[in-house]
Amino acid sequence: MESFGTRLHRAITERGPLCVGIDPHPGLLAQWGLPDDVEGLDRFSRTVVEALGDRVAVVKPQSAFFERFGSRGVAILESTIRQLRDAGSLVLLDVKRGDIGSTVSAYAAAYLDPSSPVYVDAVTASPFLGVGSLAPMFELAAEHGGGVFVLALTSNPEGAAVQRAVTADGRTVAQTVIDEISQLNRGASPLGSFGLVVGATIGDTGHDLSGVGGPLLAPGLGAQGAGAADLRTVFGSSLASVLPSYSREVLSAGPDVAALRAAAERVLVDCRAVLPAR
Ligand SMILES: O=c1ccn([C@@H]2O[C@H](COP(=O)(O)O)[C@@H](O)[C@H]2O)c(=O)[nH]1
Repeated sequence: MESFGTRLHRAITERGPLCVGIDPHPGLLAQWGLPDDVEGLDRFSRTVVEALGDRVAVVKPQSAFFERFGSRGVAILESTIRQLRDAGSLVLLDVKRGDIGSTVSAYAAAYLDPSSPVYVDAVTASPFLGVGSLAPMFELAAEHGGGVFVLALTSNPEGAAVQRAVTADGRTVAQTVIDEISQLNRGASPLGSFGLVVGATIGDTGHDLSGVGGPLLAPGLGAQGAGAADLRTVFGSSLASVLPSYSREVLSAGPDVAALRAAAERVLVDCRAVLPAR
């Protein structure tokens, strides 16, 4: 079975280095002329799939916006995941899970076991209970060709106080996460299956990302204020591993399908101008 890293590398080569989020904010639903209910959620998600599912490398549904409608919202998330898979994009579910290991096993079964209704290509995970507590996710991902993106240096200003705190051995908390994920990717080629989330908003923090060997998901572009040029400052010599991620910047061009495609194309051109050719 092909690893997630191999599949992601191919998707980026064929479609370009871009992840677009499906974040149906109430304000976006209103802007698109849709009701703030499950019907609006369904129409919003179907439109994004129609516009981008056959051309963007990775689509990242934000689970929170589906969960807020309860079981009917989760049913739409399931259907959106199926539609994205049929359209050919990789699905990264932004769900930021983390817990003690025995519970992480259940999260792993939910998202990374192909028999689950919410099975996806990759998930985001929180290392606050220790990177080691996420081992069941890493194991199931490796078994079934899935991926896990672990939060390291997030795009929000509040993250720094925790993530840049210095541990007993002198490394920051974030650097310990970076180093543990680097170990997991050792020997993987062309790309490891275990990624990190590093916000495009954070500037030059001095963290060493050079040995990660996996994808570096970069949210914070567009609506949160970072631009493609900021990727140079944040990622330096690790730019070749960056997967830029945009949600509102692209979604606010909808509901017109052609306009959504043009917005995705525009941000992809911006990113290609900064990232090395892949
Ligand atoms: O550090 C992080 C981690 C995750 N996110 C998520 O990405 C999108 C960003 O949406 P925009 O509309 O492009 O701002 C959203 O789903 C966040 O939950 C992040 O922003 N920063």
